[in-house]
Amino acid sequence: MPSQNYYDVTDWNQGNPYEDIGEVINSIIADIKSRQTDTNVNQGGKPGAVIYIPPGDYPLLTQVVIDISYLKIMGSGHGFTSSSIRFNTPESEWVNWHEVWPGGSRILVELPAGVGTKESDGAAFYVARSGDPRISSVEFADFCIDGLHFVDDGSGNDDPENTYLNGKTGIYIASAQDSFRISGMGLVYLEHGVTVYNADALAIHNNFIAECGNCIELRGSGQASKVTDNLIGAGYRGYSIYAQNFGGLLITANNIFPRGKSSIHFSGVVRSSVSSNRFHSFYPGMLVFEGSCSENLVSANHFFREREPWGPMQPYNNGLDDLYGLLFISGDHNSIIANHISETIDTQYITPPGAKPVIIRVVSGQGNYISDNHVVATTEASQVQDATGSCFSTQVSSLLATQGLQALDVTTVQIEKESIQNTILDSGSDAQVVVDKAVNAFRSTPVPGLPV
Ligand SMILES: OC[C@H]1O[C@@]2(CO[C@]3(CO)O[C@H](CO)[C@@H](O)[C@@H]3O2)[C@@H](O)[C@@H]1O
Repeated sequence: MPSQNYYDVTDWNQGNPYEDIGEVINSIIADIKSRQTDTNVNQGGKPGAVIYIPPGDYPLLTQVVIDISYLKIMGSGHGFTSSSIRFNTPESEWVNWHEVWPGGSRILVELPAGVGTKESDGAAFYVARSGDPRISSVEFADFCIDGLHFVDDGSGNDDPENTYLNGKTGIYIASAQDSFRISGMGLVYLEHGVTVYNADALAIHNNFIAECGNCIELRGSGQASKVTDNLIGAGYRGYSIYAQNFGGLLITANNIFPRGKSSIHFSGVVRSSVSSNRFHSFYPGMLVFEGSCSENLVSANHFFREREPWGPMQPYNNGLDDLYGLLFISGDHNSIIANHISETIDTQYITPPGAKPVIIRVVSGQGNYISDNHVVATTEASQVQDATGSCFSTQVSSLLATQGLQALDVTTVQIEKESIQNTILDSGSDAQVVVDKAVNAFRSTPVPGLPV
C-alpha cells in the first residue's frame, strides 16, 4: 500500500499548482494535520510528511504556513541562473538565449507587494509555532525560490531591477526551532533569502543564495548552527551572512562572492568560527563584528577586495570608505589568525582620496589575538579591464590579473585607542601597523634585507 505521507503537488485534489502552489501546499499540510492527530500512538504518531515539487514553474500567490514538525518540502533542482545579468542585458538579445528564466523545481513568488504590512507577509514560506516542544526538523531541499523582480526605490535614477528591494522573503522562520535544514536550494531576486529567528542546531548547507538583497539572516539569538558549503552573494545594500546574539555558529567552506555590503556581519556573536571560506568583495567592511563580538575564531579564510569591474553595477557601493577596515572588529578575545587578504585597487578609486586603506581595524574591546595574517595589497591592472564586456569575462579577467601590479601602501592592522591589551604578531611590518605599544603586544613581520 503506498504511503499517505508522500505528496506530489502535481497530484493533489485541491487547488492547481500551476496557478497557485501556495494554496496546494497549505491544503496538503491541512491534510497531514487532519490525519496525524494523535501525539502518541505506539511511541509515534506524528511522522510528518514529504511534499514533492517536480521540475516545473509554479507561481505562488498564497503564503505557505508551516506549523508541523518533520515536514520536508523538496524538489529536483535548484535551477539558479543569473537574473542580474539578464536584466542588465538588452531585452532584444533575449530571443537568442537558450533559456531566459531560472529552472529546476521553481517557485515564482507572486505575493502582492504590500506597503506598510509586516515584513513576514512577503515570505513565500512562513514557519511559526508556539508552545512545546519547539518545532523540529522542517526541511527545505533542492528547489528554487525566485522573487522575479526588484522594484523602484523611488530614487529616480536606479534601474528598478538593480535595487535589491521587493519586500519578498524566500523562507521566514519566526519562532524558535530545532534541527531545521535548508539544503540544495536556489534563492534568487528576493529582498531576503532566508530569515531565521532563534535558531538551534540549524544547518544551511550547499545552497545557492545569490542576487538577493540579503542572503542569510540569523536574528534574535541562537546556538550551535552551521552555514557551510554555500555559494552566496547579496546585493550592495544587504548582508550575505548576518548573525545576531549567536553562540556556537560555524561558518565554513562557503564561497561568498560580491556584492553584499558585507560578506559576514556579526552583532553580539560569540564563540563562533569563520574558517576556510573564500570571500570576494567590491567594498570595505567585508567582515564586520559590531556591538561586542567575543572569543570568535577567524582563521584560514581567503579575502579578496577589488573595485567593481562590471559596468552596470559600478554606480553602486556600500558607502564605506577605505579607512573603515576590510575587517572591522569590535569585541574581546577574538582570534584573527592565518588569513590571506588580497586587496587590489587603483589609487584613484580609494576613498577618501589619498587615504591609506586599513585592512584589519580593531575599534574596541581587549585581548584580541591577531597573528600571521598575510596581506597582499596592490594597485589593479586597470588596462586589462573592459567594463563593457560580458559580465563573466569582465569579472574573470579582473580576478585573474596578478601581473604588472604595483605594491599599494596600506595599514595592515590598526588598533584604535579604545582597544587595549591586544596581541599583534607577524601581520605587518613596523610601518604597516598602527598600534600603541604601551598597551598592546606587537611583533612586526620581518622585512627582507632589514635586521629583525
Ligand atoms: O560569480 C558568481 C555569481 O555572480 C553572478 C554574476 O555576476 C553578478 C552580476 O550582478 O555579479 C556578482 C558577482 O560578482 C553577482 O552576485 C552576480 O551574479 C552569477 O551569475 C554567478 O553565479
